[in-house]
Amino acid sequence: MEQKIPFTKMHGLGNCYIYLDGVTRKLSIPSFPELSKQVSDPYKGIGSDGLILILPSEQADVKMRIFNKDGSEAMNCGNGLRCVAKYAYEHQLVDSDTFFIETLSGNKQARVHVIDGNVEQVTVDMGEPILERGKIPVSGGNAEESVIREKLTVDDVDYSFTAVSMGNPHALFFVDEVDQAPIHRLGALLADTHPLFPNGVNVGFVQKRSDSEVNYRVWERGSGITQACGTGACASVVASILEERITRDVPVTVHLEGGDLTIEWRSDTNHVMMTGEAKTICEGVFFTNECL
Ligand SMILES: N[C@@H](CCC[C@H](N)C(=O)O)C(=O)O
Repeated sequence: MEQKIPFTKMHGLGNCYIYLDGVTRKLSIPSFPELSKQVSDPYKGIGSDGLILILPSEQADVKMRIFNKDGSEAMNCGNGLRCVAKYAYEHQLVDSDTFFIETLSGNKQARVHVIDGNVEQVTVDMGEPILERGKIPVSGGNAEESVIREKLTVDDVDYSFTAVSMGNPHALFFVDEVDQAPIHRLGALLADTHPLFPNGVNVGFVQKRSDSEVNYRVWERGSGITQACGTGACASVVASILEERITRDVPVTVHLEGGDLTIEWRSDTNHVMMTGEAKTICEGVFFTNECL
């Protein structure tokens, strides 16, 4: 049966999602994975990297659920968290500039930076990175050890990667120049079906520019190449520190295709802090396909 669903389209550095407000209205949708595929389609839908639900929470102020373009559900989304924070604050779903957002990977504290009544920047405490092989997960090896500079050979070419989970899994490859990185080759091969990554992986390429700056490009699990990935930006800084390319406790500017994020992995808390923009693109009503 066709439904008419009010939506807001938002982006963080060009990583755009269709946001549904399930706090102020009830969402009676039989399949969110199917809806995510429909809205993400740029020709028969709206066009996006996926679907994000803003829901009531029993343990935090609001709850976020994120579905990739292919309908798969992810445990976390950095750009999504900043946009949910902006939406929640501007629609008075919360009554303070600092509040908690529940995700499938735990509660994250968000703080909105308000200028002239608008939320221009958002800082999110992304929590501790997960570094144990078995928890990321990466198959083989010792499940309790970290995965740093691990060798991987693809079609007779040797690569090395470091793996980090920010609630969702990331493999980081360091390159001299991100624009020359084998993003299509390794992204398509590793992201969704490679046996080394039983839950799939977000495939990132990192180029060090200075002691406080990196370039980062990503092929996301479930969505392909996107202009930015917040959890990936966090993982790129953690991996840079694990590989001893940059030092800890320095705010690092991560240059993504769609703009910049500031990321800091703090040694006092072991938490990763992310600061960056969140933008509203448009609002509207989506007419679902009948198969939903
Ligand atoms: N773009 C997101 C991450 C979205 C989920 C990811 N594709 C996954 O499947 O883990 C971000 O900003 O973090």
